[in-house]
Amino acid sequence: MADGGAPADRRATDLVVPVKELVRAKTRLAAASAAVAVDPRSAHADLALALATDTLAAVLASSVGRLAVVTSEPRLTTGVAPPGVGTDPRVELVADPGRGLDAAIRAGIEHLGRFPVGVLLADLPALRPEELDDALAAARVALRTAPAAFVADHTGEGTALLVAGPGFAPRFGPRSAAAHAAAGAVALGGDWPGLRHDVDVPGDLDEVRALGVGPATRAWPGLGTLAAGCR
Ligand SMILES: Nc1nc2c(ncn2[C@@H]2O[C@H](COP(=O)(O)OP(=O)(O)OP(=O)(O)O)[C@@H](O)[C@H]2O)c(=O)[nH]1
Ligand SMILES: C=C(OP(=O)(O)O)C(=O)O
Repeated sequence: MADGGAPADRRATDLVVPVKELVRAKTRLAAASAAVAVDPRSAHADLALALATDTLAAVLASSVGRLAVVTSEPRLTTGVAPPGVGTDPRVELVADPGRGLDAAIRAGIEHLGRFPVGVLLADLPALRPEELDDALAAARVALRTAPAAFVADHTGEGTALLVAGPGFAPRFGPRSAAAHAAAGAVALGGDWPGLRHDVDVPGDLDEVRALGVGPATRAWPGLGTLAAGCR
């Protein structure tokens, strides 16, 4: 049963996933990368890629419709990684306009050109496909009476998933959960720990490790060794 007890709507929802250029992404995780690697810059890019890889793998294992990956990251656009992104027919790469997160998201939404559309951030390595399916179904129910629905992150401040109807402008960034709620989006209350646990600071690595991360993040050398203590 979807959130709120309403019957589940399992029609495929299209999704936008923005992925920032890896060397510039996830700067708040720099302490975790610096602590574990001979080459911290490369370790940092590997961590950002691992988080995105596991997020995208979970998305591709869900019943999502089309998937617009908005990025200018060469390790994604040249098809080197992650597995599936270069070959899955649902994936469409969209060039990042280079004007920040909301501009990247708008480019993805315009590219897909139909509503409702979901936006999922690419730092959810403990995401489970069934959580995403449940949340998307709950959002479809919520959109019968609201312009958008969202899943707040584990801190309550950010937004892990937004599902928007036509005309609803995404407002990602600091305190985006409150911004989305103030614009009329409904907060979904489902029990989706993997969906809600984004990785922003080193301590988040410990928390997602406890939940169970995907294989790319599990293979990252720093996980479980030096993540603790570098908050
Ligand atoms: N395509 C694209 N994705 C972005 C951009 N900014 C953030 N993202 C993605 O949005 C998600 C959440 O990013 P944040 O953690 O808020 O931002 P960040 O800049 O990567 O991290 P910090 O430097 O630690 O703030 C990640 O999956 C990023 O890859 C952007 O300008 N373009
Ligand atoms: C940009 C956001 O993510 P984060 O919490 O990763 O900064 C957001 O939640 O709007």
